[in-house]
Amino acid sequence: MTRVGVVGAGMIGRDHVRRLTSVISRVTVTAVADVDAGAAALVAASTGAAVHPDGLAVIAAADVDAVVVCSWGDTHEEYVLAAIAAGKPVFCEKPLATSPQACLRIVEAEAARGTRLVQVGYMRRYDAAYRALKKVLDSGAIGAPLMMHCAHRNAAVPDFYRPENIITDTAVHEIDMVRWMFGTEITAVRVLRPRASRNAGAIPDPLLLVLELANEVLVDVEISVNARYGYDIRGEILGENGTAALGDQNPITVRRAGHLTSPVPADWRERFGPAYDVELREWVAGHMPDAPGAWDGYAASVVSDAAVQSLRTGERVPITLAARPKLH
Ligand SMILES: NC(=O)c1ccc[n+]([C@@H]2O[C@H](COP(=O)([O-])OP(=O)(O)OC[C@H]3O[C@@H](n4cnc5c(N)ncnc54)[C@H](O)[C@@H]3O)[C@@H](O)[C@H]2O)c1
Ligand SMILES: O[C@H]1[C@H](O)[C@@H](O)[C@H](O)[C@@H](O)[C@H]1O
Repeated sequence: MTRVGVVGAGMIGRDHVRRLTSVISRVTVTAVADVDAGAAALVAASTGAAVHPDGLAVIAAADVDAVVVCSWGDTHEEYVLAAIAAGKPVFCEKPLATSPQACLRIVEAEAARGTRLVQVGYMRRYDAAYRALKKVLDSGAIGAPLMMHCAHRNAAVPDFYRPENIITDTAVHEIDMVRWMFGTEITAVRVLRPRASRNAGAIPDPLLLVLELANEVLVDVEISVNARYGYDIRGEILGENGTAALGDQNPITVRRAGHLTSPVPADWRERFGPAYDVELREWVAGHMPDAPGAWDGYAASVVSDAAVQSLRTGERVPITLAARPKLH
């Protein structure tokens, strides 16, 4: 039985607690902390977990074997470093931390400890459709990849969203996915601004990211965070001999009165629910070879930072990563 402590019991924290306790076997949630006492109390009531005064107390608790961090991004570094210092595996929701420097401190702390302890919540690596796409790509069936076209549309986003959040909270998923899909690093990024949507208020929405990869593949990513009609995730790879695209995720289509209709997911919980299940199941089972680790969290942060810079200047920004420690 793995005894898990949870730091941050908001929307995704509670969703992960539900899957740890009702979807995944041999896990118990024994400790929780949230700066919002009501949120922690909800988890305590549903699991019997002890409420601790803060995240550090959860990590230090004797009945906690592993830690799940789902608090706000700017608190992640402190908790992930504390978990590494305690030698406890830690699953940290994205982003790993809010600056490349902070992510690098985590990479270095883990390397100094000499064991892989960190997994970052980039759940697309666990999604059946993305995994199937990668399998086709790796099989060589469509030939050498040349380009990938992606779209990431949210129906709406929370009020706290500023222009940079479109990159650091939303596009960061494609940034990680692309590194994993092609098994190579992103070497430069440019962010273009099309005509702004009137649904978007003060933020520049949509955006178009152009990612250059070390293998010369080009990836374009449309990010729309006020698409209104639903949550829509797309991806298509153009290879020398064919194309492969994420399939339609719909369980049903209806033909009626001269029309063909199918539902669009409302949000990421509906679209990626099964992927989160696999992600946490594999985390509990032990670190998998291509699980997103601290290095991936760092690399995604460097690319996000460069994209935010490009969003401000309109310039193409080249990307340089630190030396990769042997452990990673
Ligand atoms: N992988 C995904 O698809 C995905 C989806 C949603 C959210 N997230 C990430 O998960 C994290 C949480 O997002 P959310 O949507 O659940 O936000 P949320 O605001 O609903 O929940 C965050 C919770 O953390 C608590 N908190 C903040 N600081 C804390 C601290 N220092 N100690 C303890 N608790 C603290 C807040 O009180 C809140 O209850 C973010 O990093 C977000 O980017 C990832
Ligand atoms: O925090 C959420 C989450 O990461 C979703 O997967 C993403 O689509 C949203 O844009 C973001 O706001």
